[in-house]
Amino acid sequence: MSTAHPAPASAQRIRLHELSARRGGALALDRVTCALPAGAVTAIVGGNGSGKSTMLEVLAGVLEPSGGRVDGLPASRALVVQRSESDDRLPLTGRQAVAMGLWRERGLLAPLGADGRRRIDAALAAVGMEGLAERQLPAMSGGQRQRVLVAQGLVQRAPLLLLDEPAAAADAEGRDRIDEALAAAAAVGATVVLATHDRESLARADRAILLERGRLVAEGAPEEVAREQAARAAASLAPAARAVQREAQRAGGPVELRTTSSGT
Ligand SMILES: Nc1ncnc2c1ncn2[C@@H]1O[C@H](COP(=O)(O)OP(=O)(O)OP(=O)(O)O)[C@@H](O)[C@H]1O
Repeated sequence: MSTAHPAPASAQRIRLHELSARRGGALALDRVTCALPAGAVTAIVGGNGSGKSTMLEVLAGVLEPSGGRVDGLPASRALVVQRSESDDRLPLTGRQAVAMGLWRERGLLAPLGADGRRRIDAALAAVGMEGLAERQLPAMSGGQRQRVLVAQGLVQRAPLLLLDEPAAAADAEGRDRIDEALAAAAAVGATVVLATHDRESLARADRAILLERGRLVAEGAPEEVAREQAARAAASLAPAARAVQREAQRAGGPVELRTTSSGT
């Protein structure tokens, strides 16, 4: 995107300074400091309960931070929640669900107009759901509903797009479509931040941050962050592996770990 007076790079970053947040009385995000560049996809990775959703919710403004601050947050932000957090039984078509993404911008009762319809069509097509636009959500598979949720986020064209495990229920093709759509949103200037457990999605991101028990423990290129995550996982498993080994020695022989197949 070219402008006559491009903003300095520093102004195009959202910056978190010592950001903390509590959940159920406990610290779920612990003094996180990092930058989220515009025009890029940033992946947040980390184990279950490491604080990924908490960070997204603070950035979306649905959870109050308990400390620190965020600079450069745009007023308009789109949050795509985990599918488990959304109501799958709503009697809405895919198109109607995506149209809900325009409510905040246009109001509940305003007619969509040709531009609104074009945006909805484009968002549905971006996630490969144009063929199921008129199907009701309860009649869709989990992965299809997931894609509709992502389309609802995309249609908003918000400068900050936050997604919580957007490909969790999607098949490989769905995940690829979602990743491509997120890259396209970043290519036109959005700051895209997604929490993910998916290694492919991590590899395709422009950069990544790794959370552990609410703290930022690595930040950088996706492959570096993936290596750090693997190293930390191996280190945390090592004591358990040594305990198994010790147990085997006490029992007087090697322990053979077997996997069982169904029906045997
Ligand atoms: N509603 C809640 N009430 C109390 N504690 C919560 C609540 N939601 C999350 N937590 C706790 O906050 C911490 C961070 O949770 P969060 O959902 O941010 O993790 P996450 O990294 O997104 O995990 P996952 O990969 O499982 O989605 C965890 O210790 C979790 O148990």
